[in-house]
Amino acid sequence: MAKMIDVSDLNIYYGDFLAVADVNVTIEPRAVTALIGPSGCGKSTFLRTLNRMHEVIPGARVEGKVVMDGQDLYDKDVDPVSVRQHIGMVFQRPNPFPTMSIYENVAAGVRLNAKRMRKSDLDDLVESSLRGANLWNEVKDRLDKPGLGLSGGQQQRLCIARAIAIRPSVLLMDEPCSALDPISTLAIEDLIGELKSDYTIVIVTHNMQQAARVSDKTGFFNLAGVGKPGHLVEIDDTSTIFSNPSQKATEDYISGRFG
Ligand SMILES: Nc1ncnc2c1ncn2[C@@H]1O[C@H](COP(=O)(O)OP(=O)(O)OP(=O)(O)O)[C@@H](O)[C@H]1O
Repeated sequence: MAKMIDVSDLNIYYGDFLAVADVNVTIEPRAVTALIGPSGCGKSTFLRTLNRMHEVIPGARVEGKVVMDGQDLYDKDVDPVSVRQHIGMVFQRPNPFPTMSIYENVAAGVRLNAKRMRKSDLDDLVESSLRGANLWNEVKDRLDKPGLGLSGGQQQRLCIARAIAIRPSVLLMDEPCSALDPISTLAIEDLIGELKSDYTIVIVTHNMQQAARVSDKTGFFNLAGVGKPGHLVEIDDTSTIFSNPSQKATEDYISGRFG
């Protein structure tokens, strides 16, 4: 299920503005890759190029390749909607569909993809997705209640359940804990640790302790100056990045000397 992603010579633009330049990286399957770096260096922008969410912004475009399973996701005959089915995303703020019940939130992705399913199969899928997101026990008696009635941490796990219900290969997470309290953050971090046996996970985080706790690989993005494009300085095993990075800029950042 989990897939490797190969990015080569990727330049990412907003109109004429080159926001991120020349990214070359291989994202390993069944592992958590954390992206860290100072504000504005393009972590979120890069993340959104991996499932073609970047181009929903008018004028936004990329040059280069993002290859999964031998297929360049930017080939002209590739449908971006199907890319997003294979590469799911969880955002900074939990965003359950406001008018839907807990059950309907999890089922929504399958319904949007117009897959017809027997009710009993859908029930099983909702249950397994909620179990996968470590939320089942907390919500199994109130599946018909609004998703918005859950706590922030539960809502974020509901969004993870919604994302995994469509059986993606890759999960992208853009600061998934930044709106959560420490207990909910720990719950999500534990969940990330469990999910990585089935998924390729890429997480943007501002929290370096979190990157150190949850990830196998860490990539450091930086910015040469205001108005300059962000770039990937280095990516390596998380333990190496935090103990013995090869670039001085990385060492300065992780030791808090800037950023
Ligand atoms: N919708 C947009 N239109 C134009 N420029 C944008 C847009 N979104 C981001 N940018 C620019 O792209 C660059 C990278 O921004 P991005 O949000 O990806 O950085 P980041 O590293 O994720 O920052 P942060 O850690 O603060 O979230 C910045 O210069 C930002 O101003």
